[in-house]
Amino acid sequence: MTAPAYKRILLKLSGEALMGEDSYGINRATIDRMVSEVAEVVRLGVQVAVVIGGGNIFRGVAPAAAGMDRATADYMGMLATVMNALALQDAMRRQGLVSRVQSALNIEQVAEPYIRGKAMRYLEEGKVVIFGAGTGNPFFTTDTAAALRGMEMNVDVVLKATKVDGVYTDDPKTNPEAMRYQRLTFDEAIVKNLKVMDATALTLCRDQKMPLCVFSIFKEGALKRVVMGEDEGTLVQC
Ligand SMILES: Nc1ncnc2c1ncn2[C@@H]1O[C@H](COP(=O)(O)OP(=O)(O)O)[C@@H](O)[C@H]1O
Ligand SMILES: O=c1ccn([C@@H]2O[C@H](COP(=O)(O)OP(=O)(O)O)[C@@H](O)[C@H]2O)c(=O)[nH]1
Repeated sequence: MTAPAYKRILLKLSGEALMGEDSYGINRATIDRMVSEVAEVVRLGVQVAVVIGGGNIFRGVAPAAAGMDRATADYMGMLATVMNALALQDAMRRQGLVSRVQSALNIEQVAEPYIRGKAMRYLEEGKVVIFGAGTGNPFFTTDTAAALRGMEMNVDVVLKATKVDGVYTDDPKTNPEAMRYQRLTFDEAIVKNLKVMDATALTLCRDQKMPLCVFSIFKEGALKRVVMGEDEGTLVQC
């Protein structure tokens, strides 16, 4: 059997993807399916860190937050990601995966604080580390948290699991003619404003030469194929 292409990965799971077919919140079947995909790559011996979004519950820039102070709304969004982190940890527990949640905001009764060394240790022990509360700062996104934590954890690649199966020439939801890129450079993604990840996250990955793979969370077995280095999604590199 061939070895995985990556030893340590940072997986960004979109909060919105957790909704599945629902219009809000966490869909049990969807979260269970995502966890079984993660379990598959953990069984391959890959060390997995996860950054989870919060868009299924609250987003600082959503209409529900209209008129609110932006920073306050963003803190609410970060708390939403902590809820998702706990739900994800519980779903992992049900499937026999050992994980730890670390939060960028101090809520010590709920989750341990983010401590880099401890997180690294957990990864070495084969535990999945779930990072909640994004970067801990308003005006950022969980995509940026994924780039940041990915670099701190010295991962081999940041994987963005999202609703589309890669980066397209245009938004595939609104333009049916859009074509998927197999590979792309960060500069192309930024200059062409391809919007699959925010510019802060893309720039951070580019500056630190951290490869990024965008793939669909809804495609069965996609995570494993990405980890095995097969042609899946879009690989963005320098
Ligand atoms: N060039 C593009 N290629 C792929 N997706 C794009 C592009 N431009 C816009 N999108 C949209 O970006 C969305 C994924 O980004 P985002 O909303 O940040 O997802 P997430 O909630 O997973 O963080 C997709 O649903 C897609 O419709
Ligand atoms: O470092 C961060 C990460 C997230 N957020 C807030 O948390 C919300 C949920 O995160 P995100 O939109 O990235 O989740 P996803 O799109 O993955 O569901 C965002 O809208 C922001 O309001 C923030 O303020 N700082």
